[in-house]
Amino acid sequence: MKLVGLVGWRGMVGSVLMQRMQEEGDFDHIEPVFFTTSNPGGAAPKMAKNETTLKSATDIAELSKCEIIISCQGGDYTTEVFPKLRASGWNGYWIDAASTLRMNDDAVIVLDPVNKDVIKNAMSRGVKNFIGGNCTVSCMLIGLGGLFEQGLVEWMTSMTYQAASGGGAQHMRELLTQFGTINQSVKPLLDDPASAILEIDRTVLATQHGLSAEETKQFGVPLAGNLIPWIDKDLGNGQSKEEWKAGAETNKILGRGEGFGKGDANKAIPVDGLCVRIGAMRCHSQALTIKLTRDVPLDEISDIIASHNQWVKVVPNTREASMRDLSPAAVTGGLGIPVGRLRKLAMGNDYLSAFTVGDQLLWGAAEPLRRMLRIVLDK
Ligand SMILES: NC(=O)C1=CN([C@@H]2O[C@H](COP(=O)(O)OP(=O)(O)OC[C@H]3O[C@@H](n4cnc5c(N)ncnc54)[C@H](OP(=O)(O)O)[C@@H]3O)[C@@H](O)[C@H]2O)C=CC1
Ligand SMILES: N[C@@H](CC(=O)OP(=O)(O)O)C(=O)O
Repeated sequence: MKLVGLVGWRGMVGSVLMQRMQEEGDFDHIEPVFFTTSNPGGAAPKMAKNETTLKSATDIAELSKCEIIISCQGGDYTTEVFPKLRASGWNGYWIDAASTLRMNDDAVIVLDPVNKDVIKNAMSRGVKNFIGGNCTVSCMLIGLGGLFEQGLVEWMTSMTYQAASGGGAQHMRELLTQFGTINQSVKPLLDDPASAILEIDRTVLATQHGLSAEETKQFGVPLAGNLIPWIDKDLGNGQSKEEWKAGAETNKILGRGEGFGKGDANKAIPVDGLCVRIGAMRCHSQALTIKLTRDVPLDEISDIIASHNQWVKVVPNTREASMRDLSPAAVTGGLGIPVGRLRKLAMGNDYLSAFTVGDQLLWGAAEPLRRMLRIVLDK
């Protein structure tokens, strides 16, 4: 059995990965070695077989023994350890959730229901670095992969509604703390049916403005009862890094664009929009406007989207179905990616709207890595 190093297994993404690996019986096919940055020598989790103590995640010699390493430890860890590991001559498979290596020429962004051919071609060329994509991009492509596959997307805008979990566990806690503080501030008024709603509203606003530095440490501003129209770094050209990833990563996953293919059929598809943080827990949602390359009837579009993979589900464009099936609360914890609000827009029959929701810790982070492990094991 192949020795597989697991780094970052107890973090938020790593825990979801461990859960999925257990559900799918992946541990039956590997000899796991658990690494840690904080507790070398400690007890490995129950999935351990022969190696029952935690190894240091910065011990290049220990890491080098593994044929495959999966890291959910974060970008700083990858930046520090990966170059040293490769410089030591290690030639194993590196599978990583962090964005650090994604756009490198010797790395492939993995999302096998969408780009299995890109992955397989790269493996046959000897590529060994396989990186999970940005959560918003991965969830969007599982939902709309059929339209891209059929060459129906001329360009697309994505307006996102991204959950707190995208920032990490501390961000989720902070959101809930803020909700709690706000609720407490108006509890007596809420308990009194005769209280004035504008008084409640004023108190909520004052509480939001008065949140302590500790209560806004992660987001910098209130998120509860609010939104933040900027995610990730400022690229200095008016675009956030999260927005840049939409175009750059979508095209790299599809194997399109400069450096990835030649000729018109492979030219990059413009994908751009605004990324917004909202007070959801762990599902990213996005409203999409798609300029189709041709006018295709809506029923055909639904069929193309629905038949692309087993996880996408087209939600009828009705009020009832949209409210029931097309929300973070409906989707959290599952691998299903609903796509709804499909309709032709007033701009013309080649303009399509869509709304999709995905669990950003499953398809957005852990699942593509887990599936990549199986692809390597099955090769
Ligand atoms: N959050 C997200 O939505 C996404 C994250 N990613 C990437 O995944 C990587 C990891 O993200 P995420 O899982 O959110 O990070 P976490 O902060 O949850 O975990 C990272 C590491 O922190 C250490 N740690 C310290 N204290 C604790 C604690 N109390 N509980 C658990 N772990 C703790 C662990 O390392 P140790 O055991 O060595 O101490 C753990 O592996 C990042 O690179 C991120 O870019 C990718 C896609 C989405
Ligand atoms: N930036 C994403 C989460 C994330 O980790 O993205 P990436 O893997 O591209 O750094 C968010 O905040 O929602």
